[in-house]
Amino acid sequence: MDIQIEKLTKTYGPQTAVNDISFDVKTGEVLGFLGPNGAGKSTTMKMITGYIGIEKGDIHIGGKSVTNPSNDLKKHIGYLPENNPLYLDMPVMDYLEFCGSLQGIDTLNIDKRIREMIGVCGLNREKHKKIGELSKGYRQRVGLAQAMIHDPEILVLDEPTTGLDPNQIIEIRKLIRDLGKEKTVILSTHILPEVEATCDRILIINKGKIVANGTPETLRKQAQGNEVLKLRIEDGDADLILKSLKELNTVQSVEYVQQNQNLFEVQSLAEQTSKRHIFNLCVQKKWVLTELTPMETKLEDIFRNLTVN
Ligand SMILES: Nc1ncnc2c1ncn2[C@@H]1O[C@H](COP(=O)(O)OP(=O)(O)OP(=O)(O)O)[C@@H](O)[C@H]1O
Repeated sequence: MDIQIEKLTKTYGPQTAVNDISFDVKTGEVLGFLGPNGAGKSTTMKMITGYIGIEKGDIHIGGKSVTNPSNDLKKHIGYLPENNPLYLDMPVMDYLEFCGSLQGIDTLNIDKRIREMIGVCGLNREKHKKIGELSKGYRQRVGLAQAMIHDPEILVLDEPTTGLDPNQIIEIRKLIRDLGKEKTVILSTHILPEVEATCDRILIINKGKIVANGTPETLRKQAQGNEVLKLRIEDGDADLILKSLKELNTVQSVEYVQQNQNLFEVQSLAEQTSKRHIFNLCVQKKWVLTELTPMETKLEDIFRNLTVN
C-alpha cells in the first residue's frame, strides 16, 4: 500500500511542528525518517497513523484519504509509538491477545499469530511475565509484536530499536528489511548506521521541513562534490611525490595525511577523476601505489550539515 503525504502542516500553539511537507512511500520500500530532537518526526508519524488529526494538507493511503473516517485505514497500519505505551499489569500473552482482538483477528488465528510474534520478537522466555516486570528492551519487543500482530500492510515504527541489545538490534533490523520487501515501512531513528543497514531511502527533516530525500548513495553524491582520494605511495621521496601529484591536470589540491608514512589526500577538480593519472604517474616514476581509497562523505556529516544551524 503506497502512502502519499501532501502539504502536511501541524501547529502547536505558536509553534509549527510540521511545515508543509510532501513525500511518498511505496510498497516494498523502507523509508528512514531522520532529524534532530523536535524536528517533527513523531508528529508526522502520528498523523499518518491517525493518532492525531491533520490540520492542513492530506495523507492518502492506498489512494484513500485518512481524513475520511469511512475509509477505516487503521486496520492496515501497525504502529509502534515513540514511548511505547503498554499495559504494565497485563502478562505479555494476554496483552498480545488483547491487541490482536482489537485489530479484529479471529479466534482461530489469534493463537497462531501470537506464537509467531513471540518467536519473531524473541519473547519466548518472558511471555508469561507481566509487562511491568520486563526490562526496557523486552518491553520494546512487546511493542514491536503488537505493531505487527495483525500483519498490517504498513508499518510505522518510531525508534524501533531503542533499548534493544546488539544481538536483537541485528535481528530486528533484518526483520524490518524482510518485512520491507512486501510492506510499506516508515521508521524513525537517531542511529545513522541503522538507516544505512535498514532503509532504501532517507528523509531528513529539520524544524518541520524536509531538507533531504533520497537513497544514501544519492545523498552522498550530492554532498560529496569533488572526488577525494587517500593514497599511499611508497619507494619515492614524499616531497617529490606531493609535487608530482599537484602537477596532474585533473588534480585540484594535494595534502599530506602523514608525511613520514607517504600518505596523501588528493582532491580532484570538479567532474574529474584522478585515479588513472595517479596510477600512470606511479608506473612512470617506478613508485609503488599501495593504497588508493575513495573518501566517502559520512552520513553523520551530511546529517550535521543539513540540521545544524
Ligand atoms: N502535544 C504537543 N503539544 C505541544 N507541542 C508539541 C506536542 N507534540 C510535539 N510538540 C512539539 O512539536 C515539535 C516536534 O515534536 P516531535 O515529537 O514531532 O519531534 P521529533 O522529531 O519526533 O523529536 P524526537 O527526536 O526528540 O523524538 C517539538 O518542538 C515538540 O515540542
